[in-house]
Amino acid sequence: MLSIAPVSSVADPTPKPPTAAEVHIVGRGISVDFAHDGVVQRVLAGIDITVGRGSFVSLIGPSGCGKSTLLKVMAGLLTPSEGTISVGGLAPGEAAKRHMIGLVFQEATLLPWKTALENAAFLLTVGGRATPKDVALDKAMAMLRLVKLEAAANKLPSQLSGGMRQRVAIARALALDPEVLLMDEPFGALDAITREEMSRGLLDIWERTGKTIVLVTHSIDEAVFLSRDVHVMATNPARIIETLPIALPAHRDEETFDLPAFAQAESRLRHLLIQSHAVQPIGASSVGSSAAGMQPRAGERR
Ligand SMILES: Nc1ncnc2c1ncn2[C@@H]1O[C@H](COP(=O)(O)OP(=O)(O)OP(=O)(O)O)[C@@H](O)[C@H]1O
Repeated sequence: MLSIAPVSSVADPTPKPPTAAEVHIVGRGISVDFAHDGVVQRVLAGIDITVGRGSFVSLIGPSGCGKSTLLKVMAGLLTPSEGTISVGGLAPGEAAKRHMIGLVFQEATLLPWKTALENAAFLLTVGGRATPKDVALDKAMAMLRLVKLEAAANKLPSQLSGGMRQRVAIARALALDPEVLLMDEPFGALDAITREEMSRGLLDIWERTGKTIVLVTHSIDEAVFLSRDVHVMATNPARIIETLPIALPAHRDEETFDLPAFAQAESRLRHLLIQSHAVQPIGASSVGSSAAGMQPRAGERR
């Protein structure tokens, strides 16, 4: 069994690529319906997904197909209408309560009046399991170091670039020392080069900490470079049409982009994506009716 490195060990200079021997996230037959103006729309249909502990997987598919919805199910923010999901053997809501899940979204959503350090410490200082402030700030500083942002610890979000703000958001999620990091297009708003730098930084963090990472991305390059498996989704309703294992060396760096295997994986993924765009909807997406307005039947938590 792969043990999760404690916060104090993140400075280990020898990266150890994690293995995916143990199952960490298991979803079976996950469907999600949303109700809108009396019509029920099935957004996810019977999704089966398995993510190994310490693995790095991506979800990719047409815009609006349901990638974020699946991530919300994994995060415990949304209860599926049908099917089961567990994270580390627990219901995701329970796993989230126990700080086992960290979330990073496309927008960093930092508190503008708090410094980078205070923002990174924020989640540790709220809720039922609040950490004493000095301990929280120490942990947050260690995470800012990990994302190479310690020099900006005392800056306000308005004094940081988009990439730096996103690094604070990653540090904030990591400060909880979650087992699982769920990331929804975290680099979507950044320029290509910053995006590549952030990707390499994320891989470094993954290698050092052994977290299980699930990434939603629209970028073929990013999915191939970062992932061990890429789940390709089709739309209306969303289902996984293929899981593509990425046959690249465990340790990846700039030179990985030049490998023939990289180009092959990229080409295969591009073809799968074209296929996923062409997949016909399963019948009508409306599977019933409801008197409710725009609300998830599945019981969305915010
Ligand atoms: N709370 C909600 N109520 C009703 N419909 C919703 C809700 N959340 C998402 N949807 C619908 O579910 C579908 C999937 O949305 P989702 O955000 O999961 O897609 P996505 O693949 O992440 O999209 P993108 O790639 O554009 O970010 C869309 O049709 C969206 O309109």
